[in-house]
Amino acid sequence: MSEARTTPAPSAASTCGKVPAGGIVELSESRAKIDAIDREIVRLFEERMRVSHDVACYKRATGKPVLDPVREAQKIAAATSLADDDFKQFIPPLFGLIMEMSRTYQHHSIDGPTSLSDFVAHISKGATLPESPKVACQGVAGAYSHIASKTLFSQAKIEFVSTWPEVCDLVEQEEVEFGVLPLENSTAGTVDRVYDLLSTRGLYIVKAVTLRIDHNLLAKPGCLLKDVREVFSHEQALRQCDEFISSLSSEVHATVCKNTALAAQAVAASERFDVAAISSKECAEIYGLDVLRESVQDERNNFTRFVCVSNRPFVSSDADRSSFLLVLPHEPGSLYRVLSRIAALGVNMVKLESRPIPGREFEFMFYVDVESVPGDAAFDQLAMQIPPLCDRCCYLGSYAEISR
Ligand SMILES: C=C(O[C@@H]1C=C(C(=O)O)C=C[C@H]1O)C(=O)O
Repeated sequence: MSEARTTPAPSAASTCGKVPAGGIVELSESRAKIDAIDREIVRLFEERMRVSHDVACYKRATGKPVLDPVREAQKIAAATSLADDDFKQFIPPLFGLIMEMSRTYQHHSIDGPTSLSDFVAHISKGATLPESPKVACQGVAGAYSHIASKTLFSQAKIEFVSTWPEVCDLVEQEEVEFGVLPLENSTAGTVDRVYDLLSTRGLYIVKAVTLRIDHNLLAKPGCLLKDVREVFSHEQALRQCDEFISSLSSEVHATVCKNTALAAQAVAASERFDVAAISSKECAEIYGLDVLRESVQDERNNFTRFVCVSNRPFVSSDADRSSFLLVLPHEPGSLYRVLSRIAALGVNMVKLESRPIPGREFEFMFYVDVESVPGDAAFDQLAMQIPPLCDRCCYLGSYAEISR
């Protein structure tokens, strides 16, 4: 090491790590060494992957499975024992990743593209959604799902049904082109039942809209706030207005209705003058009610995200987000492996939520949204790389998100 390329070592008092005996090495010099080492790593990695391909051919010919956990455990132990004590801890994750990539490569050679990558390759892209489709939504006129449907399609022909499964039935039977369902609320969280419906019915999200939910207390003209003794609404809306309801008289009773619009309808139809509904302003107009108090939800910023679903994937030209439901093997590192692939492809993840798998103790499924869509090179890689890492990989569609 020449004098010219080294900087004198700072005094012991100002250093925090071990300084090389010859003084601090110039950054450019270290980086040149790292570059040379990395070239070797890439060459050896490629060589290893080619041998792995030979193993895949052998396995295909003999019907052996790709994964050999005993061999992998032996490899990790052997490689760890080769390393200096300082570096032993890094060997298992490093070789875990190398062998996992080796398996992914073997799967490509044996199985060809995953069914997901094959599937997304055939989705038609660049399409625009029709302007006046038939749309199914749960509730009655004025319900938030209705407002969401009108926001998504200005001239939609709306078909009202009473439950979310009925929305899906109509979409499946092609009675309507689209269905509108609530997927998550900023205070109450994700609506698991809707995710279940999407994945079991084979429906795809084709567009999404986030609405600010402003709850209002509605009553018949002439009714005063101090007279209210019973408040009708959907259970989630009642929960979101809990503090407000408690601030009314202690005699006020909350009554659960199927949805907020039905609550307004019930108040309008009632003979009583001591009942009120928590509902949208649209409902005040539709059912001839007065707004006794505006914005009565406890949380000022209350948003619900609605999705528009179809029985076939439909990737519009402005689509920028894709959703998945993943069930991963119940073993260390399974989520990490998925996340590391997403990160390595430079894809931004915009949602990651876990939820227990019903009937399987402490096992979880994951809702994952990414900012990538079919046709992006990174998405096509994800479609190839993610399914082999999962027990179940359910693609829920790619779409544009609008907000109002
Ligand atoms: C390459 C093989 O296939 C898989 C990958 C391994 C690796 O990359 O070292 C080890 C075991 C298998 O899970 C093999 O069976 O040797």
